[in-house]
Amino acid sequence: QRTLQGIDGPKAYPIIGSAHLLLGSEERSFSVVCALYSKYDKIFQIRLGPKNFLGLSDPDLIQEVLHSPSCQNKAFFYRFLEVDYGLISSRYVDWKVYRKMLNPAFNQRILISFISIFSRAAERMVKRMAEEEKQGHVFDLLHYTTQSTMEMVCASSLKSDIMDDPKTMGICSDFEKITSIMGSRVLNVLLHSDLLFALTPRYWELQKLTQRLRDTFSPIFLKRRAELQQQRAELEDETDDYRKPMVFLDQLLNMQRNSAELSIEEIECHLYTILGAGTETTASQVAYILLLLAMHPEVQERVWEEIRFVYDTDAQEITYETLTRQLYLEQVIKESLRLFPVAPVIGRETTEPMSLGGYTIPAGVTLLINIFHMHRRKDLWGEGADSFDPDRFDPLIYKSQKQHPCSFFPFGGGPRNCIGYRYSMFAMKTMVTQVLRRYKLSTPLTLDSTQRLSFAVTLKLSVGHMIKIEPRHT
Ligand code: HEM
Repeated sequence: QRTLQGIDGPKAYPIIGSAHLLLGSEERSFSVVCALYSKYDKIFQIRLGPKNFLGLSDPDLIQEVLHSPSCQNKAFFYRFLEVDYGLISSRYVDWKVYRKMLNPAFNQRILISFISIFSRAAERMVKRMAEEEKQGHVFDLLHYTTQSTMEMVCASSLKSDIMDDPKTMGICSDFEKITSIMGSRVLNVLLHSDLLFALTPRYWELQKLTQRLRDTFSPIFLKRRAELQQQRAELEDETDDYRKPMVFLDQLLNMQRNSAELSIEEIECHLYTILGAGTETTASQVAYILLLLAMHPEVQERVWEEIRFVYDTDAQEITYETLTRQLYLEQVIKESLRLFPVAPVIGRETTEPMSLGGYTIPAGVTLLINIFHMHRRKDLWGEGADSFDPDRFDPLIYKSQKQHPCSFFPFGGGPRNCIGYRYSMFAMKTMVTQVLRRYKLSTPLTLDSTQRLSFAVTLKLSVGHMIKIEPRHT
């Protein structure tokens, strides 16, 4: 067995290691990181300040890491998200308890009950876009998809009629700023130190925003807890209507651990995690999907034909049954997730020494997995890896090619995969369907012009998701 010292990597200098490579814009840092994954076969080592990182670019090694009990703790930078007890960043021992408790909150029946919320929020988004249609100019979609997924996730997490409360919805947009500040710490080695970060204006901005969020949401939690307690005291049976959304807050308030209710702090942590993990990811992914459709009119036409086939009229309600019949749209979404996985880099930390690819890796090493890089590798996806071809995901073709599980894993893998995977698939299908029912999309951008990407927790497109819409006449 070889040791860590034997693993190749870029030259490291005293104190800074290779941190100089990541100086400059976030865009530049992301392209440097991706170039390292292309340069080194299977595994490489990089030291940034005092921290040692291992980059993995081999599908078998990644598969091993995602499933090994020796590395189920998250990398140190997840702590920047400041939700220590939420699923995303909690320690493996705590996570096991939380995930078991929360899995039922994402079961099929509950997700189906959310479809009416998704549909309503998407319809509101389409109406807001009408202004852009009138102007007839090119605009950035992300602004619209972000507000819409905020509405969806807030309505399915807190209370289903929250969209009618402009004050609460206003505060939801603070979330965008919060995640952007947290994300900016990841690639900036200097800001890894809590002490240095606390000296920056961003830290104070973050404190202000999180306090405002708490001040708005805490009364909702407390009020709802009192209501549920009262209902239980009155032994009032909830109507068992499967169409009634069962919001996450109610489920968390009803959960028991060792026969005790969860504390308000724990509930807050779980809800903020769901809000944080669910909004920006889904919003950016839908923006990428719609942009790709705008770039590829023939694919857009096929999605539109499928909509016409599945829905008898323009006004027909979107339901679980209609969404599951939109199979080509599902291929389009998967291909968009392949080219632009919005959670492009994930990290784990070894909790005990482990053997990996013929090396002995000590405890406490950060392992970096670059999903974006794996999704674009030519040896896994062929010479056309960078092109948009939803037919790759035609179930017959995909199955026959026997793709490695780690050649396509936009929702992560192993036990700590994305709990919101099916939630987001329903939400994304609903949003794309509502937009295409009403508008035809075009864009001045081409796939070549989308190479300038960066990473601040989610994958950012420097040129923006610029599209133009015109009404679709049926
Ligand atoms: C396109 C949309 C989405 C993508 C691409 C995505 C991607 C991911 C990925 C890659 C992970 C694994 C992170 C890691 O290994 O460190 C993850 C975890 C997670 N995601 Fe998502 N996600 C999406 C939407 C959502 C939604 C809508 C929700 C909630 C409503 C959600 C909640 C979570 C949570 C709670 C975790 C942590 C799971 C755990 O550790 O048990 N995600 N997501």
